Amino acid sequence: MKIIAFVGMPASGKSEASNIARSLNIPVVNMGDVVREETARCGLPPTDENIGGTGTRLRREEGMDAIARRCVHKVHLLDSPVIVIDGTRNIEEVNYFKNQFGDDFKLVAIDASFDIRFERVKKRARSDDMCSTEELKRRDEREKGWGLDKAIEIADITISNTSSLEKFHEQVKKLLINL
Ligand SMILES: Nc1ncnc2c1ncn2[C@@H]1O[C@H](COP(=O)(O)OP(=O)(O)OP(=O)(O)O)[C@@H](O)[C@H]1O
Repeated sequence: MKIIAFVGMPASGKSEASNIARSLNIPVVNMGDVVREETARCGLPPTDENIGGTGTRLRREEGMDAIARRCVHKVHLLDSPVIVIDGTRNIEEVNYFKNQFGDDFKLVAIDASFDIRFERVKKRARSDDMCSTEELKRRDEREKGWGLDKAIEIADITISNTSSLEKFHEQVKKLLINL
């Protein structure tokens, strides 16, 4: 079983990469879903505040790899030669996955410049999206504060997502098929 986790700065293309995996029938374990399920288990409505608060509480009470541990449990329930984990944000999570899966775990960084990411954010217009370069900088800094840049640094493979969406799909498909 091969486990792939995508990491990258905000709007670098991680969700896009996970969707490509889904289109190839590769199961995707979403770390955000794990937090949403935990929020529901505590009987809390799924508001942004409750989901964010649950994630913070889990990491505070159980350690920075709290969500990674729940993901590994889900991975073991799946029967597939390749599984993607979506939403890794810190080095402790990466280290936990490396310990659990050894050489079967591959960390894939998706790289795109600040300006390219900002252009894509403007087009994406998701409800939590940043409207100015200052906001994207703040989001970048917040995620770096969680250790995202250190996780990116130790990736096994880096994919550059700086040209067309078609080219990116091609690169990700090639990587997933080769694994
Ligand atoms: N090569 C590309 N060309 C054009 N648009 C792209 C390309 N790659 C990604 N996009 C678009 O850019 C936006 C950001 O990508 P995506 O949502 O996958 O980023 P993400 O890394 O998951 O972001 P976040 O960390 O903020 O959730 C999306 O609307 C996506 O469709």
